[in-house]
Amino acid sequence: FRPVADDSPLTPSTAHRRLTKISVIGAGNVGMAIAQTILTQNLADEIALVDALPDKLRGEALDLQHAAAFLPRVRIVSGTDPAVTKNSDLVIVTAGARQIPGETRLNLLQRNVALYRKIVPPVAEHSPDALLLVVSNPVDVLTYVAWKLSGFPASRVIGSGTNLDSSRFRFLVAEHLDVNAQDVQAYMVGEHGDSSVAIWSSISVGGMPAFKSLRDSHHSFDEAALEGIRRAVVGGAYEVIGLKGYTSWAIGYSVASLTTSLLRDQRRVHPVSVLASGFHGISDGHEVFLSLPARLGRGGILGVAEMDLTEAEVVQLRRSAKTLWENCQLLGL
Ligand SMILES: O=C1N[C@](c2ccsc2)(c2cccc(Nc3ccc(F)cc3)n2)CC(O)=C1Sc1ccccc1Cl
Repeated sequence: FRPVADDSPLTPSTAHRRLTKISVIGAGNVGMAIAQTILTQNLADEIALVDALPDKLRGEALDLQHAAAFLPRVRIVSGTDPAVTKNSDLVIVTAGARQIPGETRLNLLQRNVALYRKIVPPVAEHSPDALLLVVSNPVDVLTYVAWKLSGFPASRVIGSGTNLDSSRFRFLVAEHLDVNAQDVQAYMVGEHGDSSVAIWSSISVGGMPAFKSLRDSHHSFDEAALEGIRRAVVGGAYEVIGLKGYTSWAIGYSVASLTTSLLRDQRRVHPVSVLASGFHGISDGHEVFLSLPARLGRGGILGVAEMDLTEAEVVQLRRSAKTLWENCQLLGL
C-alpha cells in the first residue's frame, strides 16, 4: 500500500486512543471459552494469555490467531511469564488446579491458593489500575485471596460468583414461562454453587412479580415448582460435568457479559462476588466475598443492592458468610 500524496502522520493526541487490553490467566477450557467470546464480541484491542504449560499456551494463541481472517483485528500475545499482562484494563483469572476426583474442596482450595500466590502479585504489579475478575473455584474464597494478594481496593476485585447460577436460573424460569430469558429478572445470591440462595421475590417478568406473573400464565408455579427450578440449577451443573467432564460455554458467555458491563461502563446490575461485610447483617469484621446484585462499570463495583430478603434468605446468607469466613481464616492471608 502506498500513502496518498498529502499524507501526514497522526498527531500524538489522536494516535494514542486508549486501547483496551484484557488478560486471561489460564488457557484451559474456561479460559479459552472466555478468550474466544471476547474476540467474537470485539471486547478488546489486545488479549494476553498466560498459562504454566508453554506448548498448550502457544497452540491456543496460534489457533486463535489463525481465526484472524474471520474476526476484528486483535493483537494476541501469550507467555508463561505474567509480564505479558502489562497495562491490562481487565485481568480474568481462570487458573485453577483441576479438582482430582474424590479430592476435598479444602484440598483443592489449598492447591489453588498456592497457584494464586504465584500469579496475583506479579499481575497486580504489572497492571496496578486493572480490574480483577476471578473465575476459578471455589470462586468466593479465591476472590478474597486475589483481593488480599493484589492489594487492590475491593471495588476492583470481582468474582464471577452466582452470575452463572443466576443465568441458569433465568433460563429455567424462562423455559417454564415460554418467555425470553433476557426478559426474566431473577437472582441467586450468596455462595456460588451448591449453596446459592434463590431469591424468589426477585423474579419478575414483564414488570409482574414472580408469583403473580407465573400464576397468570396459567402455569402452576407453587413452592414445589420453584424449589424444583433451584435444584435444577445445581443439577444442571452436575449434569454437564457428568456428560462432557467440564463446563465452558455458559461460563464463557457469562464472563463476557460481565466484561462488557465493566469495560463498556454499562452500569448493568449482575450478581457477582463482592466484599459483603456490612450487608444483611454480615459483620463488618468478617471480610467475606459472596454474591449480591452489583452495579458494574469501568471503576468495578460501583454499588451493591440492598435487597429486601426474607428472614430465611438472610439466615442462609449469614450461614454462607460464616462458612466462607472460616475457610478464609484457615488461609492465614
Ligand atoms: O457448572 C459448573 N461446573 C463446575 C465444574 C467445572 C469443571 S469441573 C466442575 C462444577 C460443577 C458441579 C459441581 C462443582 N463443584 C465444585 C465446587 C467447588 C470447587 F472448588 C470445584 C467444583 N463444580 C464448576 C462450577 O462452579 C459450576 S457452576 C455450579 C456448580 C455447582 C452448583 C451450581 C452451579 Cl451454577
